[in-house]
Amino acid sequence: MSNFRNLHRSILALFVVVVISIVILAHFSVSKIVAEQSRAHQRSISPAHALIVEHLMQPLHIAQTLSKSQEIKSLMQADDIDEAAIYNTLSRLNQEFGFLFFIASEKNRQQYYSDRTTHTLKEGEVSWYFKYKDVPDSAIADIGKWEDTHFYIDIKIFDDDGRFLGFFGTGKSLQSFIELFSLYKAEYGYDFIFTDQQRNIMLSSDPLLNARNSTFTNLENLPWFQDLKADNEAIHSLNNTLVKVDGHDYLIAEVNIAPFNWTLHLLTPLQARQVEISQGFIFSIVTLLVIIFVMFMVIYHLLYFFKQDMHKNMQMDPLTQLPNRAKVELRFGELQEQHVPMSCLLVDLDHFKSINDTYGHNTGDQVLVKAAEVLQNSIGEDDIVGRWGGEEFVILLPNTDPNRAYEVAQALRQNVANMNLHSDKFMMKVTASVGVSYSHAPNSLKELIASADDALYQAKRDGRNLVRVQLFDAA
Ligand SMILES: Nc1nc2c(ncn2[C@@H]2O[C@H](COP(=O)(O)OP(=O)(O)OP(=O)(O)O)[C@@H](O)[C@H]2O)c(=O)[nH]1
Repeated sequence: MSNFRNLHRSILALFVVVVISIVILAHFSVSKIVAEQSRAHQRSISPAHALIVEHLMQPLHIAQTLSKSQEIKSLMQADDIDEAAIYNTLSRLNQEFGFLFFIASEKNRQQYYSDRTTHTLKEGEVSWYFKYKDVPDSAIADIGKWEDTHFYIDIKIFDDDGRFLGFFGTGKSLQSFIELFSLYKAEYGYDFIFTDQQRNIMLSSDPLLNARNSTFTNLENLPWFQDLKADNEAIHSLNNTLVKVDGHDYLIAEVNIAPFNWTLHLLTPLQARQVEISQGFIFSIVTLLVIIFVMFMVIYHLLYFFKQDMHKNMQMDPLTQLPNRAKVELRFGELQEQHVPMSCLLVDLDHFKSINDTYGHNTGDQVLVKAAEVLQNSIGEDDIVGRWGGEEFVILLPNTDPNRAYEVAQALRQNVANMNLHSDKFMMKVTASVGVSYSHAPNSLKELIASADDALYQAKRDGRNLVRVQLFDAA
C-alpha cells in the first residue's frame, strides 16, 4: 500500500514537473520567437531608417540650410549673373558635402551644376522647372537628368521681397541608390519602393522599376497591385498588406516621407521570417517531445520497478521476510518441471500458543523472526525455506535423499532449540518438531506436504522437539 502511495506521489510529481516544463518551455519559445522577430525587424528597419535619413533627409536638410544662406541668394539675385562665382560656390559645396549641387536661375533661365556644366531652361524642353515653379511646395524631390538619371531635391529661392529667384538643390545619381539598395537587400532581404502622390515609382531597389527617360512605372501597374485591385477596387493604403511577388509572399509596411510627399513601401519577404519562426517552433516542439519522451521513460521504469517490487512483496512474508506459501509453490513448480527429486521438511514451533500467552504477541513475533533466521542459516544455497502459515515453516531440499534430509532436520531442530532468546525480563526455551517426507518424482506439493504433515504429527505425538520421517513416492 505504501508502495502504491509512493508511486502515486512520484507520478503526481512527474506530472507537475511535465506541466511546469511545458509551461516554461512554451513561455521561453514564445519569448524567443518574439525576440527573434523583433531583432530581425529592428535589424532591418534601423538600417532602412538610417538609409532614408542619410541619403534622403540629410541632402534635403543640407540643401534647405544652404538655400537660406545669403551667398546663394546674392548669386541668384545679382542683376548680372556671375557664372564663375556660381561655379566656384557649387564646386566648393560639392567638395565639402560630396553631393552634386545646382542653381537654376530665373533671371537668365540657366541651370548651373557643380560639375561646371550648364543647361538652358527652355519651356517645352525642360519640364521640371516650369512644372514646379508654380506649385505651392517649397521643397520638391524629383527624378531627372535622363541621360544619367538623378534624384534631385529642388528648393525654391525667393528674394527679400518674395520674388522667385529660381531653384537651388542637390542631386544624387540613381545608380548610387541602386547600389545601396542592392547591398541592403542582400543583407536584409527587404525591397524598397518609393512612390510620389500619384504612386509613380521614384526610387526602387528593383532596378527595372526605376525611372528611365522620363518614363515612370506606376505602382498600380505592377502585377501584384493588379491582383490586389481585383479583390478590392479602392486601395488607399498598402500598409500591412500581404502580396505575392513572383510567387513569394511579402508584407508591405508604408512609411510616409512627408518633406517629399513620398511614400516608402518596405516589402518584407515572409519566407525568411516563416523559416525563422518554424525553426523556432520545430526547436521547441523537439525539446517538448524529448521532455515528454524522457518523462515517459521515467514513468515506464518507475512502473516497471514498482511492479517488480509489488511482485516481490506479494511473494514475501512481511514478518519473517521469508518466501510465503505462494512463492514456495512457485519454486516447487519450477523444480517439478525439471523432475528434481526432493525432500520436504515441515517445521512447527512447539507450544507456540503458550509463548504468545505468556510473553505477548509481540514477543511471539520476535520468536518467529528469529526462528526464520535460524532455519535460513541451517540450509544450503539451493534449498528453499518459506513460511507455510502461523508458526509453521516449510523447507524444500532439492536432490536430497531422506537420510540427508533427516540429518538436516535434526541439525535445524537443534539450532532452534539453541536459539538465544534471553532478555533482561525473561528466559525462554523454544523447540520445534519436524516432519520429513521425500519423493523421487513429486506429483504435487500438496501430497509431499501431506506426508510431511503426517510425520510432523508423529513427532508431536511422540513428545515434540523431534524429527520424524514419512517416505512418500508418487505412483
Ligand atoms: N505472535 C504470533 N503468533 C502467531 C502467528 N501466527 C499464528 N500464531 C499463533 O500460533 C499459535 C499456534 O497454536 P497451536 O496451533 O495451538 O499450536 P501450538 O501452541 O504451537 O502447539 P503445538 O503445535 O501442538 O505444539 C496460535 O496461538 C496462533 O495465534 C503470528 O504471526 N504471530
